[in-house]
Amino acid sequence: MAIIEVRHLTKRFGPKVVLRGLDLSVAEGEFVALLGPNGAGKTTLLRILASLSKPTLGEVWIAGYRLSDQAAWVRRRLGVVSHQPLLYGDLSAEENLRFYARLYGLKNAEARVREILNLVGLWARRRDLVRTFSRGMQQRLAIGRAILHDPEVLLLDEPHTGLDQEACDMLDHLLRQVAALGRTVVMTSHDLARAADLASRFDVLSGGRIQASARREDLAGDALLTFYRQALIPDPNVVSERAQA
Ligand SMILES: Nc1ncnc2c1ncn2[C@@H]1O[C@H](COP(=O)(O)OP(=O)(O)OP(=O)(O)O)[C@@H](O)[C@H]1O
Repeated sequence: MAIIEVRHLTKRFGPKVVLRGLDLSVAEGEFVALLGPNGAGKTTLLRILASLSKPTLGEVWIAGYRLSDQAAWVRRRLGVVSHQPLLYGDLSAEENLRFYARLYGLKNAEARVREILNLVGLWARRRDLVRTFSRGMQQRLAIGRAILHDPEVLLLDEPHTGLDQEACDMLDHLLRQVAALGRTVVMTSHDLARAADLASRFDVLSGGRIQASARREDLAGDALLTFYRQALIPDPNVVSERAQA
């Protein structure tokens, strides 16, 4: 079985259907860029995978565990980076990681904290308070926090938002290192150029389903933009709202 398996996932918010019987299968070690227009449901899908939101219908398996009745097992296999970095500004980088290491009950906590600080390029700033960090440094530390317990899957919701060019480049370097460690990554993105540089696979979410999926090797040159545009379908919510008007 794939490391992430999603079958017939539906998510409604009141009358609004955001995900409509979505199927998704991600193999171990893939780096999936989840693309789609604003409001397509990318964050909703990621939140369901992260067990932060419950599906209306459908099932999700992660690393062989079923989310609906084995959520605690699923959480141990996941790292999640959302819009909130989940860091304490009044603690140093090192103290933040130690705190999470205790929360995860890691045995080799000190060695792991050291390893992560080096990986995310913050060893020299380890004793500085997180509130003095730039947004890019905070984002790298947030990723360090998310992978501290060595999860098999890393979920990232628009990790480049609000970062300048240099911070984006440093983030990409870190994400490539994480991927090179064999981790499976699912990242939502609006930035096709960045996604094209990083991901091994591109999935387009539109109309509540994955409309198209392509591997990096199948898209030559600037073919990603054409692939993306062709995969979009009109938002069924907007269509039905117009029909009612
Ligand atoms: N808790 C909620 N209650 C009601 N509606 C919601 C809720 N969460 C999301 N939605 C709606 O679901 C739809 C999908 O939202 P979502 O944030 O998943 O889209 P997205 O693809 O991540 O968009 P963006 O690219 O703008 O971040 C939107 O119309 C949004 O308003």
